[in-house]
Amino acid sequence: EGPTSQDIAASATNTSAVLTNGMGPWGQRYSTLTQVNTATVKGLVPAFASSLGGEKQRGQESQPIVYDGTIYVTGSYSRLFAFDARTGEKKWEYNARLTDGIMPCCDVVNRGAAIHGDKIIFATLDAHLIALNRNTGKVIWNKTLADYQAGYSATAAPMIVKDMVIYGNSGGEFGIVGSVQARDVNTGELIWERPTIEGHVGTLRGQPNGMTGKLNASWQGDMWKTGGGATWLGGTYDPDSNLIFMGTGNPGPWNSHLRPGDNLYTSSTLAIDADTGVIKWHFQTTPHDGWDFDGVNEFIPFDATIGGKPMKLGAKADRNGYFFVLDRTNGKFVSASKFVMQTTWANGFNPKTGRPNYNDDNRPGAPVGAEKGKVVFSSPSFLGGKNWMPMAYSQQTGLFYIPSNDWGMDIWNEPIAYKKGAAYLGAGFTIRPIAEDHIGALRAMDPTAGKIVWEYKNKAPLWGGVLTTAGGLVFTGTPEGYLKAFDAKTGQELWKFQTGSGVVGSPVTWQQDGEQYVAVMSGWGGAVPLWGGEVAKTFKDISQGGSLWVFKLPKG
Ligand SMILES: O=C(O)c1cc(C(=O)O)c2c(n1)C(=O)C(=O)c1cc(C(=O)O)[nH]c1-2
Ligand SMILES: [Ca+2]
Repeated sequence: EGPTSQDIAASATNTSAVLTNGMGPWGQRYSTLTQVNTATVKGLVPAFASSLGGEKQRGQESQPIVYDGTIYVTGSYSRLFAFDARTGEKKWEYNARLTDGIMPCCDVVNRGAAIHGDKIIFATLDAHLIALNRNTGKVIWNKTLADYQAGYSATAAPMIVKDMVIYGNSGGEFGIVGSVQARDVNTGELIWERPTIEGHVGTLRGQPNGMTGKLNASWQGDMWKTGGGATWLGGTYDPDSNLIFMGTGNPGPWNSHLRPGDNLYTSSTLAIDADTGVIKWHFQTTPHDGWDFDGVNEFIPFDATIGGKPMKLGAKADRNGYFFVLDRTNGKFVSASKFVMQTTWANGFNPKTGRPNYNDDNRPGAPVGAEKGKVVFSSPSFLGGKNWMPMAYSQQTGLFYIPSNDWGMDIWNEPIAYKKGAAYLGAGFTIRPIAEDHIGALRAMDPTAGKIVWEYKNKAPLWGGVLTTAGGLVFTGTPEGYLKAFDAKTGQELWKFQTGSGVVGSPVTWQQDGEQYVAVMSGWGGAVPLWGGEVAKTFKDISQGGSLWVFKLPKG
């Protein structure tokens, strides 16, 4: 009983449910529903709001899952809630009751759950993966993903592929080793594990380790042993090619002078065979990352014609400020287009090699003895041209809608040595604005031309996901508390609603009893208030919160 792996693989066109993070395995966040459209959206009103309650109100980055009359959302501090999708009444709540020792880098967030059969599955900040009965909230299985005392944690939504739960890890700021695990959805037992740092072998299914050549050729000495590359955002999946696309995070430590080389496979996109865990191709967006450009960002498959040729493509708006288009069948570079005001660290990408044209002066300098190295001003800031918040792709307009930010940072390097469970940066930073009127900018990107078609500027940094619909709309939230709707073609703001706290969740839409619903989590938090420096000071008055808001058009 409940959705099967086949239902989930086909869920992008299922308008009566939201079965995956990203609204379909490709993660396009596109709905074919049209009842709420450019003409009717001004009438959108709340159907209900449901509170997550308690004192644990921090960043609410969850994307709702909707199935058979129930909305499932995760909350800050590793909680999961089931609400009635018609009334908003709480059906049950699960609280993972974390120990004090957890070490998330960037607020106590969670980005959502995965549904399969009778189960609803989510990961916790102490690096556990837990399957609950979706009707009762009772634990079916509970597995340890990794050792939280070594700095591992978990914030991403799991993904279901062929009766497996695919899950990454968090902890790139603590010298952990990134990896992707595939577990049996019914038992939680490990099927394969693919580490993301060259030199680590993992547990692949019926295969040698999948590495070629010298195991850790892109690292020197023992640095690969604590190399980072966390897969902290989870992935997308292409059922046709059976490839899982995973972004990998920053290398450890941030101080790049301690780890000469490209540091594979950090700050990359990996295509992993879902049956075996073998890496089929990789594309590194920031080789030898020295700015925490942490290229974990989602890779979204789409099909388009380029130069007269129909192509199977994928796109990624990277924290480093470039929007990448790759051939998703083989990882070949197609284009990289700047989507932010400034990229001081590189002047574009070489079309032949797909490597950045580095501006060497913009790499923070090596420490001299115990002294910090040369301070540089780099843009984007380490929080990125775009951070974790997912973009959306409209099959109607052919545009990607990118929640981006324009900001820079002073950054410098310091000496550092690895110590289990301690921050492993060897860098310091202060984030600064670079524009008078905005930090956030929702940008519509034409992926074939590499051009921005429209932009909407927002005073505070944008930190929530995007939804687009065949009603010609784009939805996203703001830290100022609004859920907003824009015309997908022009960027004109058509509707907004104040939710009472900052919106850093990802909106979804579905149809129920003949009516189109839109839902989003409200609750300010995430990395910006913690690490935003000067920028965060200007938004210190935003109230905390923890509510699910659900909207529809009035009846009749
Ligand atoms: O390297 C990592 O393992 C890792 C994990 C996470 C996370 O799990 O949330 C973030 C980051 N890095 C990070 O660099 C970052 O800017 C960030 C922002 C957020 C957030 O939820 O607002 N998480 C994370
Ligand atoms: Ca990171």
